Amino acid sequence: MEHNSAETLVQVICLLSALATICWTLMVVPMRIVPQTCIRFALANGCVLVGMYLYTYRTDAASYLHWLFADIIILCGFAALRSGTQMLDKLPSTWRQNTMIILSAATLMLLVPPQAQFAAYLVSILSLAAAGFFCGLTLDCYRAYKASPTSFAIYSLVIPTTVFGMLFLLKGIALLIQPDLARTLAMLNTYESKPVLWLYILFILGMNMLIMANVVNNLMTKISNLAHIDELTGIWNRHSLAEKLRSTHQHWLHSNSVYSILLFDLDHFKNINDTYGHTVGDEVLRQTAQHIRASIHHNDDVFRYGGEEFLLILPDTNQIQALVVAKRCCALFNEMVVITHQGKVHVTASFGVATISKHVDAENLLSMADKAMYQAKSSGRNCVRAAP
Ligand SMILES: Nc1nc2c(ncn2[C@@H]2O[C@H](COP(=O)(O)OP(=O)(O)OP(=O)(O)O)[C@@H](O)[C@H]2O)c(=O)[nH]1
Repeated sequence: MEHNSAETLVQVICLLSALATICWTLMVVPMRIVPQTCIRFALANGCVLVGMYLYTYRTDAASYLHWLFADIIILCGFAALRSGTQMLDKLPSTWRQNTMIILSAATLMLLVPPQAQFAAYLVSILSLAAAGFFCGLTLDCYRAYKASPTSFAIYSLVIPTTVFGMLFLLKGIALLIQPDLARTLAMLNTYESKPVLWLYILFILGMNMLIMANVVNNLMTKISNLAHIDELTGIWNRHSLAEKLRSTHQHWLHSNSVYSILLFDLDHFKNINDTYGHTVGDEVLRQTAQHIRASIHHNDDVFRYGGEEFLLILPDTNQIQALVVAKRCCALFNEMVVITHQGKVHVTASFGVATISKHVDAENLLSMADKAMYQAKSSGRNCVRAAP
């Protein structure tokens, strides 16, 4: 190392990557928090640590270990970072693209001897490959954000990945055009390289913090889903029904915009369980929920109310409109065939509709819909009845 302060900064980078590797590893064992994802983030930091450590041993002599291997291991770290993010945000893996970037970089690096004399060229290849990873990461985060627009954590990653992608790109191009910049941009042991080293420190700190925010956000969503989503059918559960009904009722009180609820119960469901078994019964419930969810308006919500009972909340919907929805759903059951491992199963349902009006509270509305639904049952099932 030529200058002590540059050496200290490289040591800080190594220390930060080591700490981050330990933290992410602790998330895998013993905490087991999204382990497949966290192991990739641990690997990403570990690779940066090894790469940076090898950089510190660079001398004027040619060394494949301290140049080529160190650079490739850092690129593998970026690939692991991208793969972890894709896994966390449930995006398709781009391992082929990642492998292509690494192999192309390695091939280009092999064209010159691995030594300081060719630092501008070697670091330029490394930077352009890194830019490829960060541009890909930006696209991944943007896609994840589009799929879940309320997730601020994902969006917050788009900005730093874009910035780092651009910086790596500019560095790569600058070194190709102006090899004289190597002392500042490519050699990490010179006084002139200090700003670049500070940027690396910011990069490691910033990326780890934002990814941690993303993981925490992901966990919070999972916990919230466990509390609000019915495990069997994947639709809202009764707990979230209470919350949604309360907020819809408040909206009605403030805006006077009427809402309706639609309660339906599968007909003779016990026969399905008795004939085909509970597994088929569960499959019927699952597919029923999916069909109904796919057929309703985006403003409406469907909840599992009880065993084979479901409830729809229809905001801004009067009784006439609610009856139309109920009849459409009833017809959907008549057309619907549930395909199970025991063969095709046909199921119908009985519907009760209730619409909010003055002097009716949310509790009363539920019992009105319940009564209307039982009227539908006693009228022969597979039909719709509205509360008066
Ligand atoms: N497979 C399965 N069955 C369930 C679940 N929850 C409730 N059930 C069954 O649903 C059946 C409901 O039966 P009943 O209340 O007699 O009603 P039904 O047979 O649908 O008859 P009607 O409602 O009068 O048309 C029972 O056999 C419950 O065991 C579930 O999560 N999975």
